[in-house]
Amino acid sequence: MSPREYDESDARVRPARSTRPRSKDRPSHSTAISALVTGVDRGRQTCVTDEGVIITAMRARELGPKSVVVGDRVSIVGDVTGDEGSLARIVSVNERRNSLSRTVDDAAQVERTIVANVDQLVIVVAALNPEPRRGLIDRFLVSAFTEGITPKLVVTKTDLGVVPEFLAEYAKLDVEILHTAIKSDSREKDLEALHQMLSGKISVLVGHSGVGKSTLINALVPDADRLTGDVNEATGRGRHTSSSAVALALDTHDGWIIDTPGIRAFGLSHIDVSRIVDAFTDLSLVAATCLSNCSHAESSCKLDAWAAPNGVVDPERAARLSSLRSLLSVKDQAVFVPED
Ligand SMILES: Nc1nc2c(ncn2[C@@H]2O[C@H](COP(=O)(O)OP(=O)(O)OP(=O)(O)O)[C@@H](O)[C@H]2O)c(=O)[nH]1
Ligand SMILES: [Zn+2]
Repeated sequence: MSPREYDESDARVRPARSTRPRSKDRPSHSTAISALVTGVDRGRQTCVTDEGVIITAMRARELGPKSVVVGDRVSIVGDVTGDEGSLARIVSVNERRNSLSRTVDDAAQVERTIVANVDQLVIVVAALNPEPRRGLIDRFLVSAFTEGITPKLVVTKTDLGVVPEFLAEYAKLDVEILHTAIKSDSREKDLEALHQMLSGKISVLVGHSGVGKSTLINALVPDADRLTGDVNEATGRGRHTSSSAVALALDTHDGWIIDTPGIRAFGLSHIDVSRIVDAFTDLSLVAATCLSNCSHAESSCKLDAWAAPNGVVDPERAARLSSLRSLLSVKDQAVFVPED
């Protein structure tokens, strides 16, 4: 294309109504610094540089309608001192390697991205009170596998009762499962195991209200001060009313946990079966030999032959396949239930 040819950037230049410089004449921001967005609240982004400087920034006009969410890597210019009252500008947002969204309306037509660039989706369920539900876990797993995010399962309150057997089946999908009882003698040991799971990673924690997510976060990030059911009863203070995500640095400074209050499931505008199968090398190799439109639930599916080589059922493979099919049968459209 010749440089004189009309292109999209010409189309974006506004009519010359003011003396504002045209977008292509703006400085190139060669002095911009890179930072991680850790919080978004009423038009202000909290950003942390690689050196640990905390900067409050607003979106620069040139970003246009592009959203900025927790987990985004951004370039910022202006007052980047991080001094009290200072305000910098976000001039660009790096391409996201993955993202999680929530549905905005009941018809689940509109999705809003709430977090980006995460390594792990940590699904928190309680052994008891509230009882874990397969449907919710499956939905979270589908979100994770679809986005190429590694899912993990943390079972809390194991001091209260026996862990339901079905949870162990998720190991068949290579999901690491950790049992914890932070309110018991095993606290120290459990926290160490959690640290190991979270170290060096950006992890999003999700779970139904009351599973003990805030208790976990407060134990991992001592100054996090997340409201727990305990505090609530003691002080009469309300629960979190905000549903915006926030990233908290682990006390060991080698990872981030992102709390997503008010989010019980992520949006799935549609379930991409192939992306889920692709998360498992062995299964995707077999699935590649299926008919091109195979839903992997039909009788001609090659995965059945794989699970029963020469007609003899391989219990390990059969269990893995059945777990996979359970995910593939999760209905399109996620539920988003705001917490009260
Ligand atoms: N016995 C026992 N109780 C726990 C454990 N972890 C958390 N709890 C209790 O469970 C209740 C709920 O814990 P929270 O941390 O507030 O739960 P949450 O998931 O953050 O709930 P929301 O704030 O509603 O999202 C509190 O009374 C905690 O003390 C545990 O390992 N064992
Ligand atoms: Zn198939």
